[in-house]
Amino acid sequence: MQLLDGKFASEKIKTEIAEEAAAFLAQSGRKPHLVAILVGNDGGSETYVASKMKNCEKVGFKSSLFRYDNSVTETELLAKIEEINKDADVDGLIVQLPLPKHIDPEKITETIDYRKDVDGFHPVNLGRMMRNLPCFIPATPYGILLMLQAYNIDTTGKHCVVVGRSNIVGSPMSILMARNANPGNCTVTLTHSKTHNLKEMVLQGDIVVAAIGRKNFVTADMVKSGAIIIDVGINRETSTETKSGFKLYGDVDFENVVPKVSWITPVPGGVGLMTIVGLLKNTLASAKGEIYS
Ligand SMILES: NC(=O)C1=CN([C@@H]2O[C@H](COP(=O)(O)OP(=O)(O)OC[C@H]3O[C@@H](n4cnc5c(N)ncnc54)[C@H](OP(=O)(O)O)[C@@H]3O)[C@@H](O)[C@H]2O)C=CC1
Ligand SMILES: Nc1nc(=O)c2c([nH]1)NC[C@@H]1CN(c3ccc(C(=O)N[C@@H](CCC(=O)O)C(=O)O)cc3)C=[N+]21
Repeated sequence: MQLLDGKFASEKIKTEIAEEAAAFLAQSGRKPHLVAILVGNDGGSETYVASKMKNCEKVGFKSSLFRYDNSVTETELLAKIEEINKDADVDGLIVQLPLPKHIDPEKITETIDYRKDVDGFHPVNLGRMMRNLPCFIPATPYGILLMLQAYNIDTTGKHCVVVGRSNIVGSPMSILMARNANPGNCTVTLTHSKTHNLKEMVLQGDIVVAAIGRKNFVTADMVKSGAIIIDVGINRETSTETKSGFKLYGDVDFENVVPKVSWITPVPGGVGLMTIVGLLKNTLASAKGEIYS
């Protein structure tokens, strides 16, 4: 078994991003600028947004955070998005999910200018991705592709089984792995909670992407010998063992799956770190006008 180490891969790519950001600053007199909107005080969301902001500073980007409490109205949020859309100093805008129930995530997503949608959730970006056109690729699937690339893993011709069909992870991942590109060129099976014989499906995967949101969901008896395992899950449990008071678990029963597989991403230290790199890459590409000029 070999580890797909998110720390190693992300640090290497961040060094490249920092160099490009410095060149962009020298040439344009400004830094790539990412804006995040955070509603409420969910512990996980706080951590991820803080990490996104910290990583922006690390690679020489400007970052701004707008915080609202749970009582914010949809109208207020939409007005803020419109304001940021118009701000020529902003290259990327993300609204951290999940949002409180009284706010429609579809409306939020569609109001973000697709040219600043570095999360890649806007229908224009998803549609362009389907057609293999330049677009912002959703950060987590993008991060997974970057991870496979960093380890020179050839995915061509392999059977990729994705578990979970969310808009932000499973669905875009299935499209990307089926595209005529490398990483890509896979035969893809997309599975979800209504799938019959899930175990038999997952057993066929040369590559398994687990994005369910349940600790230890993918067990050793479900994976083919020598498979490549991408564990997207982040399941937080309170713990007395750690300083932070909680512990993270993936969707894969890591300990028991490890002996059977060729490559596997750990949690923490895997896909999560690559997601941030995906977001930084999209923000830089936006600043440079590489996707939409
Ligand atoms: N590392 C990272 O950067 C990121 C990690 N995550 C983590 O990844 C996990 C998944 O996130 P996300 O995609 O947003 O989750 P969602 O809750 O949106 O989607 C979960 C998917 O899993 C499917 N599912 C649930 N139960 C089963 C089951 N018993 N059998 C088969 N499929 C099932 C659901 O099926 P159905 O559609 O039928 O309901 C759904 O498609 C979470 O732990 C999340 O925290 C998410 C984003 C980024
Ligand atoms: N608009 C939007 N865009 C997102 O990209 C988005 C979102 N909403 N909502 C929630 C999910 C989740 N997500 C993660 C990002 C980083 C880590 C990450 O850095 N994880 C570290 C550890 C973090 C920790 O210690 O808690 C790791 O896995 O090693 C995890 C998860 C982005 N998401």
